[in-house]
Amino acid sequence: MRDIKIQVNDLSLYYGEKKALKEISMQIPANKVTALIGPSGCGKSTFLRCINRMNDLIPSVKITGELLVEGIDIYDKNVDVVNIRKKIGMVFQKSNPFPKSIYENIAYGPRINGIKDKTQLDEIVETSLRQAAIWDELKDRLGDSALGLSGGQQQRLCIARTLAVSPDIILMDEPASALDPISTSKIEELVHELKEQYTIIIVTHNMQQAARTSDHTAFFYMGELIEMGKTNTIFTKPEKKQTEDYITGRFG
Ligand SMILES: Nc1ncnc2c1ncn2[C@@H]1O[C@H](COP(=O)(O)OP(=O)(O)OP(=O)(O)O)[C@@H](O)[C@H]1O
Repeated sequence: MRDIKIQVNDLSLYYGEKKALKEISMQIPANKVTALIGPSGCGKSTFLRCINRMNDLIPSVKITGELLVEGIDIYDKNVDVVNIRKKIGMVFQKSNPFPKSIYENIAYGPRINGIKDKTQLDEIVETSLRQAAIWDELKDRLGDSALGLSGGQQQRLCIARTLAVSPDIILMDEPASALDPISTSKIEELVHELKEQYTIIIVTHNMQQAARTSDHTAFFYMGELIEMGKTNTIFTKPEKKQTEDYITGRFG
C-alpha cells in the first residue's frame, strides 16, 4: 500500500540476554505523525532507533523480524545503511548543534553529500531554516555560532539541519522535553506543518503533546506494542485496559 511508509513484522530486539522489544508488528502511515508513548523503559526509544538502524552501533544488540521502509527490509544484508540514514533523519532530546556557525550547521550535510555550489547551498540553508520556522529569527546572524542560540532555537536549528539533507522520514526522540512551554509549542506547530512533506515518528512522555501533535498513537508496555490506533481513539476509547490505565495517569 502506498500510504504505508513503514511496515514492521514480528520485530524483536535483544540487548544481550534481555529482550527489550517483543514481536512488534505495526504499520506506520506516510505523511502522518505517529506518536510512541508508554512508561519509562518500555522500549519506545529502542524501537525508534530500529527505524534508522542506530542500534547497530551497540555490539550486544540482536534483532529479529523485519522492518520494511517502502517495501524494502532495512535489515536485509544487502541494504546500504548509509543510504537508509540519508532518508531517515533524527532529532534528539537534547539539541546537539555542531560548534560551528548557524550557516555551517545546515550546509554541512548537503556538502558531505557532494553539493559544492555556494548559491545552491545558500538556497538549501534558507529553505531549511524557513521550513523549521526559524529563518526570520536567524537570517541576519547566519555567521554567528550556533552555540549562542537559545535551547529552543538550537532545537529548531537541528530540525533544519535534518531537513537540509532531504529525508523522507523524521524520527524525533522527545524533541521538546528539555524546552520551555513557548519553545515546546513552536516545535509542536512545526511537527504539524512538516507532516505535509515528511513521515514523522515522535517519542513523547507528554500525553497532551501526543494528543495535540499526532494522527496515530502506539502504546508500548514492557517491550510490547499493546495497542496502536488513531490518536483520538487511543485517548478516548482505547481497547486495552493497560492503555486506558496509562493515559488516565493510573500508572507510569
Ligand atoms: N544500550 C543498552 N544496553 C542495554 N539495555 C538497554 C540499552 N538501552 C536501553 N536498554 C534497556 O532496554 C529497555 C528499553 O529502553 P528504552 O530506552 O528503549 O525505553 P524508553 O521507553 O525509551 O524509556 P524512556 O522513556 O525512559 O526513555 C530498558 O529496560 C532499558 O534499560
